[in-house]
Amino acid sequence: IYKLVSVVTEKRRHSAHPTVKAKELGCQDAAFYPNGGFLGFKSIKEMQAADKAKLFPDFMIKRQDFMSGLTGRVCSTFRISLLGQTMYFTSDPKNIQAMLATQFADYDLGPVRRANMSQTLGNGIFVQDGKQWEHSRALLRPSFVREQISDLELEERHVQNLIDVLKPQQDGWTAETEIQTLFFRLTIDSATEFLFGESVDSQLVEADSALRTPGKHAKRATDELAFSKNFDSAQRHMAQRFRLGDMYWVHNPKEYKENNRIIDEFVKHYVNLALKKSTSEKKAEEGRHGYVFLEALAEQTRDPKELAAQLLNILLAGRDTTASLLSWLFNQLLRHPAVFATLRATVVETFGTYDDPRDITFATLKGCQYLQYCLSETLRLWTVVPGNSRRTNKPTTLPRGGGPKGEDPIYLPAQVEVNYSIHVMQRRKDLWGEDADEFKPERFQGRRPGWEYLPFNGGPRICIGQQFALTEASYVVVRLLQKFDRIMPGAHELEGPITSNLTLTNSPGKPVTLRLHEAKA
Ligand code: HEM
Repeated sequence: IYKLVSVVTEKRRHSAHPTVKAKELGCQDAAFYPNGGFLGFKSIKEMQAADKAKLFPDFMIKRQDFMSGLTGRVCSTFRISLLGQTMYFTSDPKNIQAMLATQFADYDLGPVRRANMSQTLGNGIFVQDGKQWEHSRALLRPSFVREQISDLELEERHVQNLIDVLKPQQDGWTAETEIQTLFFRLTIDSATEFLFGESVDSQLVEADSALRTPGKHAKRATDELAFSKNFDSAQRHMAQRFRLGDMYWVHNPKEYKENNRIIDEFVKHYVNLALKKSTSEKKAEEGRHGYVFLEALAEQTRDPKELAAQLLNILLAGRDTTASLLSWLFNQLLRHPAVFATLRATVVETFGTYDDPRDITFATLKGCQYLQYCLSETLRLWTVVPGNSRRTNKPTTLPRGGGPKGEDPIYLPAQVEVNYSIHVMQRRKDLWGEDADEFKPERFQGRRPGWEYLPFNGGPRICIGQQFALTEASYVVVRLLQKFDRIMPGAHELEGPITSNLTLTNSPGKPVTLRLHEAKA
């Protein structure tokens, strides 16, 4: 009883006298971003302009630089006012660590993110908190143990389909190709096989149409095309809703509703298939393919709504992220020929040639240091999830960023949104050195990054698919670099600044146009 009374009294004191509590804790508020204009409309315009120019990640850096100029120090945590809502921005590793790990219990994804995203994603892991999230995490975890995620035979089939499209001409070079488009097809093909037990085989549509047959892949591929288009569009709308903070609901166009309807139909089809399948059918099919995520999930829950939501959440995580990482890597290799040459030499030395490959396994891919440095450096400079947020679920603190020197803790009441940017943090010169903006894979040699490097998030909600993604990306790079020994940018690839196609995840703004030269056998 004593404990209960003291908790209640403390809670009341806390909410009734935030300034008293803040003083007790030695808190001071963070610097205020002054360019928001009336009710923050100018901020919204700034963000929309940055989105339109495909330079949103750059905009976040410029805004922080502006605050640093204003305060005369690295100002990595500040306050913003948006449509009457006060929110915070941070790129301080200590604050991010607090939200994701040391003060995890005080921060949620929150009701606004949930309401915003669940229209598309249903009640899946990317919108859940508390007990619901614990349930989902436990449900999904068995699918990501090492045996499940290192099915390289599955990956090889889809890489073969990719390489079939990359036909060299007489001079040994492929035609100019948008490799990003191909990477997105590759990852949806492998993800759907892993998830549904049946690939949508989007890479085979061209083969079908070349044969002028009513291709057996045509129906599935048309469905996939519609799904992909609508899924991309829905993510763009969700990102636009995020920019409006708590007023996200103002943006709800017809197109977004239609996107959600089509996505829903696509996923429902696979859920119904999995639910219909009897155990005996599944047994008979064993051997046709290996582990199937959806079937394993259907053993645990028969609720079609839950299955659809979990599936869609994993599809979002599995398709766009790995394809974006591969696209950014090739975007950088085109701009750094010396890195390409070292990476190719390393690949051939470690794993042999394309026709005579040796010992490509989960462990050897992970142990290939230069390859891992290249992926790590890509995820540092062009991280796939550049911006994210958390929301306080009770009065709490951020450990740093308050007061004139930015060294005091900041007091936050319940239901305050804190945006954080890994993109900004991973390019900070005070954390990464003066060459922070340069692509230098060797910087990871002997470096054990801490909270200043967080492409996969940290703490209890660390990315569940990290090893899956890195294995898949590593395998694709190895096979491609065994096959091709030179790389050349497309005619307009290097023009202008590098832009970002940022929705929930971030891929290059231009589709990475290149030509590849086939290695002699
Ligand atoms: C380069 C590839 C990837 C990157 C950079 C990445 C990054 C991230 C990040 C930053 C989060 C935290 C999101 C948040 O808390 O708001 C996350 C969560 C998650 N990721 Fe990944 N991811 C990648 C690939 C994958 C793949 C391939 C899968 C599964 C097939 C996956 C499954 C998940 C899941 C289920 C969560 C939610 C974890 C939770 O909330 O407990 N990810 N990922």
